[in-house]
Amino acid sequence: MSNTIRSPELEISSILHGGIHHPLLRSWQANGRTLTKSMFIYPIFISDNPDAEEIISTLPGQKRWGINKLESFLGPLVKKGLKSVILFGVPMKIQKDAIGSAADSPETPVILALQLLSKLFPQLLLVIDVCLCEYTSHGHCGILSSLPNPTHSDQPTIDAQASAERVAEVAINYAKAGAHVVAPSDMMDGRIRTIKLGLMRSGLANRCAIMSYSAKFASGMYGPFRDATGNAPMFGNRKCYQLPPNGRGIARRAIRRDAAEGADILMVKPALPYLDIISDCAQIAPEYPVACYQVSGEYAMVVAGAEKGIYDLKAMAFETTEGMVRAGASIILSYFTPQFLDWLGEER
Ligand SMILES: NCc1[nH]cc(CCC(=O)O)c1CC(=O)O
Ligand SMILES: [Zn+2]
Ligand SMILES: [Zn+2]
Repeated sequence: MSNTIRSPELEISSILHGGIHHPLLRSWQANGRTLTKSMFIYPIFISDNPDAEEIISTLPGQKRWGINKLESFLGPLVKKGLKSVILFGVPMKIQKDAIGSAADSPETPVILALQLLSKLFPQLLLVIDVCLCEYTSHGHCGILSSLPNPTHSDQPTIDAQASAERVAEVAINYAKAGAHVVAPSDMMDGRIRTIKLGLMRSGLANRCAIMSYSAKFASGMYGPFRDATGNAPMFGNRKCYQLPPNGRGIARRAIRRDAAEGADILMVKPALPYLDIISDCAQIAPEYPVACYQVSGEYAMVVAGAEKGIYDLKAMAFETTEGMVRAGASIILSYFTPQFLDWLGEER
């Protein structure tokens, strides 16, 4: 018996180890779908207390920032390669009302932040979340109809047209204040088209993109965000306008619809439990950049497990995020962005 052929029973196609024995060989297995700093958008909470730097207990490591703190907070991150932020308003002092008037009042913190950040960091891509829930007295993402909900008396009925029009008005005011990208998370029917037409009529369509939260599910993973922003609904829930977690088909319809209505970028949210939807999105709309949002609860879950010693934080942050990229995302909204700016600058 010859020693040169040690495993004649193995087929040539059985051999995988040869392709992964060196770090560079392993990195090539990504087929170019590899994480880079420019994929990340960092979510930032903007307080209406200008000097705020407040810890958010359920969102470890993240804070509510006053606009006076933004330069010293973001400056070092921009130096490390931060390319984009998404802003969320956290109004503590303002008057909330039925239509969320404070969302785009001239002194609302996100408008001040957009104006300031455009001056401080002209290269930074400014994305802004567009929704009413932080500013409405009822805490819902749209405008409510006076009609009772036909199936659940404890649930709201949405006035779809009034909602889309109000959301578009807010989006256009954010674009005027310097947003490069408006990202409607309200999930009202028809809002992408209404926003796009509004941008066109205002002469803003060629300098403001729409990143649609196209497939946003009614998830249990928004809890820390709701603590951070105080946007929990006063009654009922968001199941009449956010997608049901079992709904792969309606998610595909939502993606197609938002593309047809004028979205420039399509988003799936949350990310980790919805990798199939990310993959669907990349296949349904291959002409569009696909974004996904690793939401507050996913982030808190990864951090909590690491704190319990279940796994290594960095390894798990990479593994979860690489899953999203593998599924088809090329843009990641992540609370891990500051760490990735360090990690992706290191030798791995
Ligand atoms: N329109 C509100 C909004 N915009 C972004 C998030 C979630 C982000 C996160 O959990 O990190 C939510 C939560 C919600 O629907 O209550
Ligand atoms: Zn909302
Ligand atoms: Zn309902």
